[in-house]
Amino acid sequence: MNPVLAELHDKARAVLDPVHYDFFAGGVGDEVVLAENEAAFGRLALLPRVLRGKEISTDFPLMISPTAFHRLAHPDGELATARALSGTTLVSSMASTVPIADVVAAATGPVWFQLYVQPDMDVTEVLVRRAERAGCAALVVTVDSPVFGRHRRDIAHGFHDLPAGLTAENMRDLAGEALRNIEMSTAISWRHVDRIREMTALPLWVKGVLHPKDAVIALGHGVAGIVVSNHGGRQLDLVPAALDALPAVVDAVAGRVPVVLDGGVRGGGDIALALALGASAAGIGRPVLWGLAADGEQGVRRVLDVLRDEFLHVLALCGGELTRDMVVVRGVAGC
Ligand SMILES: Cc1cc2nc3c(=O)[nH]c(=O)nc-3n(C[C@H](O)[C@H](O)[C@H](O)COP(=O)(O)O)c2cc1C
Ligand SMILES: O=C(O)C(=O)c1ccccc1
Repeated sequence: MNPVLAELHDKARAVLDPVHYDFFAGGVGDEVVLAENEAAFGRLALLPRVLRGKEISTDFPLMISPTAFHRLAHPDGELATARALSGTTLVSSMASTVPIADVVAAATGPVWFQLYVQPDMDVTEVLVRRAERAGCAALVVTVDSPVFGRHRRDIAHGFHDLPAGLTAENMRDLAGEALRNIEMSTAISWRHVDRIREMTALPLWVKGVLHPKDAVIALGHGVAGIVVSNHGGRQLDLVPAALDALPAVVDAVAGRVPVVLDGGVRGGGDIALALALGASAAGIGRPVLWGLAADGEQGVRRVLDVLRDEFLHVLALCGGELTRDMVVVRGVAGC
């Protein structure tokens, strides 16, 4: 792990209420997948190309994955995150503790809106309109959550509600109710994705695809992109590391839409490995929460700066290109 990220994580752990720290840090079940997401990067190595003699692009292929409840990490919450972007895309969670319009107004980079399809499609439509009106540039429908994950740390602490004074602000005044709970439902299907696509011109991504067949189905429903993700090890504790699921999805998609990878990205080298395996960009969840808890807007900015700097350095060392033939399994001779 990048040492600055490790330092910010340590500081976050020290300053956060242990209940809130565990909400952010924890995974589902035995937390096998939580650990695997990070470990998967350590099993791979890169074979750099040499003497390529070209300018290195300065594009930074990183986005901030949606995470709930930033005001549990810092009083400024999502406003601090949004102010720190300086060009990086923020996928703002439907479960933000600041209304999406205020997130976009504070943002120094593009903001996309993540949502869980609500079984009452009138509620879903109001959320889509809020995202449009706020100025979000895309919608990201999270598809890996037909039910809530069972997070043992939260259960042990009895943590299931936001403390007094904090609210999932986007859930206010929806279809006749002052405040709604976010619902998850096993009844959600591709038909709901179609409905959303019909109701808005915003590009529609799906997040939480692991099976290559689902990636192909998603293409048939007109998605603009796919996030390969296991929700940071917070949904099904039987799935592979997100990185290990990436190549098959990339092959199935065959360049038709961008594929983003999140889960376990903890350094610039991890971003490089994801790109070499065919991702267009990587996403980070927890590192942003650690930066936010440790030092608010400044902490998030440090996370983004250190990852940008490290990624561009790795890219230069690799000759400015990252392709799958450059990835080998560590500890195995290629013969
Ligand atoms: C505390 C926490 C809250 C999250 N909330 C959401 C959410 O509201 N919507 C969503 O699609 N994913 C959510 N995720 C999953 C992240 O978008 C992302 O997939 C994951 O954090 C990536 O793994 P990483 O934390 O190892 O970088 C959450 C993750 C965490 C850790
Ligand atoms: O904790 C999560 O992973 C998550 O996705 C979520 C969703 C809704 C409310 C709070 C958290």
